[in-house]
Amino acid sequence: MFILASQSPRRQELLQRIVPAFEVKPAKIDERALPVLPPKEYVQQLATAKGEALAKDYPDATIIAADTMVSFHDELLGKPKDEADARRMLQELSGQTHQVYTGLYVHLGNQVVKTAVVQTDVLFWDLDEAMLETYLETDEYADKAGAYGIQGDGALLVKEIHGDFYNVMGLPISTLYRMLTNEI
Ligand SMILES: Cc1cn([C@H]2C[C@H](O)[C@@H](COP(=O)(O)OP(=O)(O)OP(=O)(O)O)O2)c(=O)[nH]c1=O
Repeated sequence: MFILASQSPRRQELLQRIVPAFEVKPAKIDERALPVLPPKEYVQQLATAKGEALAKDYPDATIIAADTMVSFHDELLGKPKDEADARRMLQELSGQTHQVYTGLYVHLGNQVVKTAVVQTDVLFWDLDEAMLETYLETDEYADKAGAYGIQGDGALLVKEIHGDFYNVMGLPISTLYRMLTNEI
């Protein structure tokens, strides 16, 4: 049995491209209970916490968990608290390159676990006030790390990326595929 330990509709959409059938069981963890670490370690810690929360109850299942964070000058940008927080984040990211990290945790059953962190560098256009306000009106920012969704209207903010596009969406499926087929 495959389990996706995520409530993210984007992760469900992306996983369907490589795993035809799976169950969705969001992991209930208190992210605030975990120490803040440097970005790569932090997303790995969160993905692992989500996956382990499910592995206890489903020891024989293949469990997939992930966590995505935006990092800018080593500041972690998670989901914005509100519109003002989203505006602050996007103003910070305007005209600059930031990193998007997704931590992966794969429990292959019988305590066999694989982990990985995938990084994508994203360069934003210079965002003028009109562009910012237009984007914020979409409310797309609300459940997205870094207050933007590259797969949606957020595409208009992005000038260049270097790395996996799907990693920015929240599930680097080319890496995950190779973890599941034992290529890595
Ligand atoms: C940067 C970026 C993030 N995101 C999303 C991916 C994740 O769903 C979300 C980061 O929050 P996460 O805490 O990684 O995930 P989640 O809370 O959505 O779901 P779960 O913890 O149950 O797995 O931001 C996009 O959809 N597009 C983007 O461009």
